[in-house]
Amino acid sequence: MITVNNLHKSFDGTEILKGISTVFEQGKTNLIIGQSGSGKTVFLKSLLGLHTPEEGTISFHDKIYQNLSKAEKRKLRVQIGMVFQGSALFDSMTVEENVMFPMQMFSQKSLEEMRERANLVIDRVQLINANHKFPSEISGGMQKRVAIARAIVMNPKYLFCDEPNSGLDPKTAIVIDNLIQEITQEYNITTVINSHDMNSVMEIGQKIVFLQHGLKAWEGSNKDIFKTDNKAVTDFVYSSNLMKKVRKMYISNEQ
Ligand SMILES: Nc1ncnc2c1ncn2[C@@H]1O[C@H](COP(=O)(O)OP(=O)(O)OP(=O)(O)O)[C@@H](O)[C@H]1O
Repeated sequence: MITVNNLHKSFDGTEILKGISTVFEQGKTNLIIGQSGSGKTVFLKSLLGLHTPEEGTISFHDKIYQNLSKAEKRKLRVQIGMVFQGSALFDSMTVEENVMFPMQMFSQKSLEEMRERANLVIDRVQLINANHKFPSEISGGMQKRVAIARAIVMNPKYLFCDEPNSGLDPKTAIVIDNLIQEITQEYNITTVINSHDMNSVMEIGQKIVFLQHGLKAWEGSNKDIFKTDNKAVTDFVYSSNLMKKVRKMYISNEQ
């Protein structure tokens, strides 16, 4: 679980995050959504410790990040997996080498143990016959699977995903979403996903935090989002005619 309390972050005197409080629950896919410029990336980077907030706290299982020693922060860092936008694989490394990389950096395992663990997670994300291929030799969807395998290879407690669907076709995007949700539940991870994708919101948004102008304007689940009359949310999520129809159908089915 990650608890955020009254988070403020400014750049050059301009306040970007204006006092955000929320809880990201363990074993759930937590989504951060909002219009471009609403502060999603700054928020995610603050959770990752890449930005230092001026005010407020971020707690990982009740331990306030700002109060941790350097050694404790390093330990926590190893418990965090990250899936970057565009996968961010090492082009000169094979799939297996990419997945082994975090263990080479942060573990004392032997080469054999690392290879065994890498292959376990490669199998888990259903990457077939790809171990010795380079990122340029596999599809975008497979690259995402490699990125997910690399993010979970250290058995993280927390998983952060920045736009995990960007650049994928709608069908592959859903497969990747479902994979992230399955892994989150299976390993009881606290997963936080920065997303633009309305399909993801509807499919895997077990907890959704909607940001607007650096404030939390709404939070709830993918079921609640159909019913809310919060204008900021409905303007954003139901901006297209298709989404308006989906909402209407959902509400009429519920009645
Ligand atoms: N390092 C920085 N220095 C100064 N301003 C920044 C910095 N990072 C972000 N900002 C500003 O913070 C605001 C929010 O940016 P952020 O990238 O968090 O938006 P976002 O919601 O992730 O948008 P998008 O969906 O387009 O990625 C923007 O006005 C941006 O210019």
